[in-house]
Amino acid sequence: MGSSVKEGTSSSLMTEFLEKCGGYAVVDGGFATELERHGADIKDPLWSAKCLITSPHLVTKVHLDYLESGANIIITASYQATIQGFVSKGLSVGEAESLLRRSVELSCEAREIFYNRCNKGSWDFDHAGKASQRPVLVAASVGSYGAYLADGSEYSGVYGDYVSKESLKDFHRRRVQILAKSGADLIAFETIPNKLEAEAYVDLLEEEGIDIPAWFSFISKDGVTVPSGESIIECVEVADSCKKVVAIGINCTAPRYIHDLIISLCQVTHKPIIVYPNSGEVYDGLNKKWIKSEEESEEDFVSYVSRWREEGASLFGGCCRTTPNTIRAIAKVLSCQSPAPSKLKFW
Ligand SMILES: C[S+](C)CC[C@H](N)C(=O)O
Ligand SMILES: N[C@@H](CCS)C(=O)O
Ligand SMILES: [Zn+2]
Repeated sequence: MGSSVKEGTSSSLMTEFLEKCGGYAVVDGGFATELERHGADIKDPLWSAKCLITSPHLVTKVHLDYLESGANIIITASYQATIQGFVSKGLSVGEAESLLRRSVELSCEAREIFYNRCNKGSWDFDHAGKASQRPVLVAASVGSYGAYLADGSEYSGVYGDYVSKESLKDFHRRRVQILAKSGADLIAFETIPNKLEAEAYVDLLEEEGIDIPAWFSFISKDGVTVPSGESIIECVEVADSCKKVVAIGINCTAPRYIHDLIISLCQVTHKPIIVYPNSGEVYDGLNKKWIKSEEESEEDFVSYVSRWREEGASLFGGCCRTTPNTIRAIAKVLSCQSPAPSKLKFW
């Protein structure tokens, strides 16, 4: 897609993209945990962003694996890549900014490699059976301030009284400016754990004149609220108020909560809904370990996908501990479901 997508307005980017994809799109899966599955040691304050320094080839490989599995959107390795985090590792501000740009370049290069492979024979087929190049967007990840804290604060959403909307804006400003000019198609504000951070992102998009669109994706531990305890509905209202936001959704949340969350989201937004849950395992932020869930398996996750689509979601992927196999299975379930169910909306 690349530059052709950017010619439209923010709101048409997602509409046109979903139309080209056949009404729904497949997002990639867990990125950091996939790097880890391939042997990367990310038990570090930079988490997955450490690989931008130590193993960029692995970053490209994971992007390619997801593209080969059917992804229409790949999310960059910048989730925990912050200027503040790189500087505390001894890098200069200039080096930190280059690494942010590099995260987007690596995704764009993977897309290029994938397209070249497609041109050598492996074409996708659209719903009319016509050979076509699969639309692929690069989404520049922005993890929350809680991600930078590197202790699993995404799952508490509590930053303390000393963190204000203005300090959050100051924390994120330069990274958002850089990612917006990096060649990414859109910005993915991911794993948002409270309303204040959503408000800070909306202000930044407006005040900084960010000229690529964004999605806002919240986290929930109970299907009703974000980790701070605020209702998901209040948070989605904040995202919905911003014209630059072209999709709203939920990520890094147990699959069993997604159905009810989609119903809540539909009450407050007509924007496309994106869901990319985690495997249902629980994160131990202090030891940076995942604790197995008795309650959910990969089969359960994939069996939910049709219901999520019927309820009105139109972008589907996975977050932590999901793999290319999960994404391949999601793509397969969705491709068996055409045409789109009547509840699916285009905006
Ligand atoms: C969504 S959590 C699994 C991300 C990792 C966390 N910020 C950490 O550094 O431990
Ligand atoms: N895009 C990030 C989200 C972490 S919650 C990743 O998959 O690593
Ligand atoms: Zn996650």
